[in-house]
Amino acid sequence: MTTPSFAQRFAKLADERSPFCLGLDPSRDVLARWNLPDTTQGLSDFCDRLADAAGETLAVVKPQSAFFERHGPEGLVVLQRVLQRFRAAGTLTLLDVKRGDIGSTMDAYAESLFGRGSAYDVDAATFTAYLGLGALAKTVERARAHGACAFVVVRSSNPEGVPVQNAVGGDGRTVAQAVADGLRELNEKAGPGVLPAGAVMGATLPPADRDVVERLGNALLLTPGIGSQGAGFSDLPKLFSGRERQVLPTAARSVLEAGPDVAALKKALEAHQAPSRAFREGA
Ligand SMILES: O=c1ccn([C@@H]2O[C@H](COP(=O)(O)O)[C@@H](O)[C@H]2O)c(=O)[nH]1
Repeated sequence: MTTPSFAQRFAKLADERSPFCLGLDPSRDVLARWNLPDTTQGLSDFCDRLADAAGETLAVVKPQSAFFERHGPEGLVVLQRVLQRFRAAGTLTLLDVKRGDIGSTMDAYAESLFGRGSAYDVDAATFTAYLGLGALAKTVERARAHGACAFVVVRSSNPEGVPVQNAVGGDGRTVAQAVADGLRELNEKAGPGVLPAGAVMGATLPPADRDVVERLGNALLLTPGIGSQGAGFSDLPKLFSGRERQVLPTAARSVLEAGPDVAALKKALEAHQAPSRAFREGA
């Protein structure tokens, strides 16, 4: 039996639950606001409260690795346990870790992320292509082999990304356009519907970036920037109309600010899941 792809598993969960992807960002600030210590115990309690609030309603969880790495190896042990807890609730795990290096090193990173018995065994992770999309080709292939997805930053949600991502190369394409074309080709190579190469496309981006969205073809689109970075769910159609079923709307702080009360977190989560569902359904 072939392993179902991340895209297939996401489609099912997004229809049954909602396409919303919850960012798990236990920063020093948010731990303090939740009256939790800035320790691995605080980290662990923070994640458990969110897992309690999410129950079996969440399609995708996206821990930001930096906030776990900050606590050293013990923080990564918490991360592994938390990934396992969300997995047990049927939630897909997407590690926001933005790996990017030469091909041989990427192979080692991919080995740590994807596949049974790997250190993290996540369903998806984020990557950057500054060392060339070619250096990520085997990572995408490993993701495909394990029914996972490699989300590569194409246009980030922060304004500082513009000079790099919109720089024009010798062939007249911007860096973002070239990365988008490359991701589409990797997905075409993987066969119809498999889609192991996803794209990070900020929800904060201007309508001019629609061209980049179109170049990505059927790739899944992870869209940070909703909530604390200023974009709203009502901004999604400007960039992504016609591509609704490909979008994973994602936010962290705008949900986390409702904590630490689990009932309040549940409410905040639903306040993000409902418009995500409506967008997916084209409502
Ligand atoms: O372009 C990007 C890529 C990744 N991120 C990450 O997403 C979350 C956003 O958190 P909010 O609290 O919803 O702003 C964070 O972990 C970023 O590192 C991004 O914001 N933009």
